[in-house]
Amino acid sequence: MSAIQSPLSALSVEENVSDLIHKSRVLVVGAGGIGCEILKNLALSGFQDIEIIDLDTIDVSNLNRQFLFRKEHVGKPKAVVAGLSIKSYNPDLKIKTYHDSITSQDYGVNFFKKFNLVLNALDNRAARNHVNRMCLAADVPLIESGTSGYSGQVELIKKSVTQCYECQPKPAQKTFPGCTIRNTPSEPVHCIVWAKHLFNQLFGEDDADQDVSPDAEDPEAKVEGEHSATDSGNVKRTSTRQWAQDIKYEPAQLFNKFFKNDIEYLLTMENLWKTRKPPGPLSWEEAASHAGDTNEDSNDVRVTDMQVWSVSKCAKVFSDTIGDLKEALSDKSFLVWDKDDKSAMDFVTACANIRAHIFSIPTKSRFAIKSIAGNIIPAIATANAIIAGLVVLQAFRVLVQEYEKCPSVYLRKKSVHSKFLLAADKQVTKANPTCYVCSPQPFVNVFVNVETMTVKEFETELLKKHLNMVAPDAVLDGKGMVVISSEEGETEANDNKKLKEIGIVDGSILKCDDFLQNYELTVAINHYEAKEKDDPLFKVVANPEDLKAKESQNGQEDGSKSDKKQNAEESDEDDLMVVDEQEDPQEGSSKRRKLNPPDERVDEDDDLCIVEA
Ligand SMILES: Nc1ncnc2c1ncn2[C@@H]1O[C@H](COP(=O)(O)OP(=O)(O)OP(=O)(O)O)[C@@H](O)[C@H]1O
Ligand SMILES: [Zn+2]
Repeated sequence: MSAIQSPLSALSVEENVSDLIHKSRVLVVGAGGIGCEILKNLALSGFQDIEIIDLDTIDVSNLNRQFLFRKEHVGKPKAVVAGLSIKSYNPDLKIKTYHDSITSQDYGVNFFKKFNLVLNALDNRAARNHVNRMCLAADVPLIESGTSGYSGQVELIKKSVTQCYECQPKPAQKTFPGCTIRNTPSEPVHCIVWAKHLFNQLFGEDDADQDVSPDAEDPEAKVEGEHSATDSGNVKRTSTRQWAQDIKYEPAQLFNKFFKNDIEYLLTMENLWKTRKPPGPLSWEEAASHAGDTNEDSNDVRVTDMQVWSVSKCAKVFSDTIGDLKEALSDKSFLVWDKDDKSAMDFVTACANIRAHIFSIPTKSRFAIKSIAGNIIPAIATANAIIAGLVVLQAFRVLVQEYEKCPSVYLRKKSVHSKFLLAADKQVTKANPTCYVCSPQPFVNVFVNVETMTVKEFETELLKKHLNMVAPDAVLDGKGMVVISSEEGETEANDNKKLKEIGIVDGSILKCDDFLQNYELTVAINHYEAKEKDDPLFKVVANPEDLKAKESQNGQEDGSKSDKKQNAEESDEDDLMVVDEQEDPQEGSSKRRKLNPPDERVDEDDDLCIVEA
């Protein structure tokens, strides 16, 4: 077979690669936006043995970009339909599909070992972390990819050659201080977060961190020399749900509590309003007959979605959706908020806008609120296609074990003359020697309050949610005592005990492991007491050097970066180069050059790798 010329001219598929393509078995994890593109590329470039796993079914909103699916497939499993669609390109394709989560215990290390290559096309960190660990354990190369709007990235992960997905800590999701949400919102997003919390208080799973009532503990509200108003404040703090049930979710009463009484209580916290505009309490009667209404009773969802609802429309929607949600709750113990559930989304739109009106914050359309509430960054089909193309080009190199030729590649939005810019690291990034996942002896320092944290919290919040273990076991070093077991019921008696009560104290060492992930981690316990109200429940520090860096950083003036960080940023940029380029239709030439620093890039078109959108 003659060489296949790749879209990016640097790479051509030679005879031996094409042979390997035919023989290799590939696993694609996720059949969404990027997954569909990857699957099409695999099928068309000659791969013959493909397995696909996806836990989801096809939603109508997927059809605009997940082109392996059609209208008649809505509701069917993505993996199955994607498999059937690519088989139509090539009936000789051997396809196996799984409508399941890759984190299920059914897909252990032996499952992963069957593959020559794993390609991730996921949309969440937890699943990515898990596949990362499984591929390290099975020593199978993994190509990780993702897009966010116009940006994207492709990264090879190969044990002992490159860094792993968890080598560098990822930034935490943006959160807002509780006092801002409960007492002093100043932006629409604060009202939207509050409205989602209100949904959960009334209909969702109980979560003490999502209280919506005024927070009398707010340090800003305290008058000097006065003790906190803990008892008198926090109106109906503990039993919002119970109270709502007692009054049979009567809309006017609920409305008056959240939008009138609680706001009146906030006004008594005078310190808060010395430099801010005070909120204006709103009663049910006032809202229902609020002036300034327009004719909004359109049934066309395109109209109601883009309109900014008036106060009286919000009050009506509040009342209607409470009825619907109450009914939905009748045969369940709680509801889960979902942006695509009409009543849940309408409820949040109405409540967020009423609160915004009360605090003189601009109100927003349902469409705008949905994208903020659902953390939606629009998916760009072209970005997915570019990234999926790069994934398969990297796959060719991986098959011939040219790992060193697979540095990470980035897609960025270029604003002036072209839509996209491709750049790559100069070389593959080596593993972080203190990574708590891929280093030879994974180790982590954990800072927890051993007097207040329970064993169950340690297991759920720290080992599972933060350190991403699926079914952890933990043994107290030195004593050999099993404190957490993945065997059901074996250590249940420990669940509600504080760490200290079972001998986990400052200086203790826990040997934790996850059998499924074939992952062992030594955890050093440090006793830590949160000082500020918004301090985290615990801290995890993989590299003891990070602690030193923080200490010296504390000595610096506010806002200054540590030298270490600045150097890192500079050298990051230095490491960037243009991957390759196609002919610019205007320039008609093809060059390969090092990329200039970001600020200089904008006007230098001939330095860019342009991909037509
Ligand atoms: N643990 C998992 N196991 C298997 N598949 C997963 C897992 N987690 C996520 N996925 C799948 O990864 C895919 C990611 O695709 P994508 O980012 O396009 O998301 P989407 O859900 O299709 O679209 P959107 O979120 O924009 O509505 C989804 O199809 C999702 O079902
Ligand atoms: Zn690592």
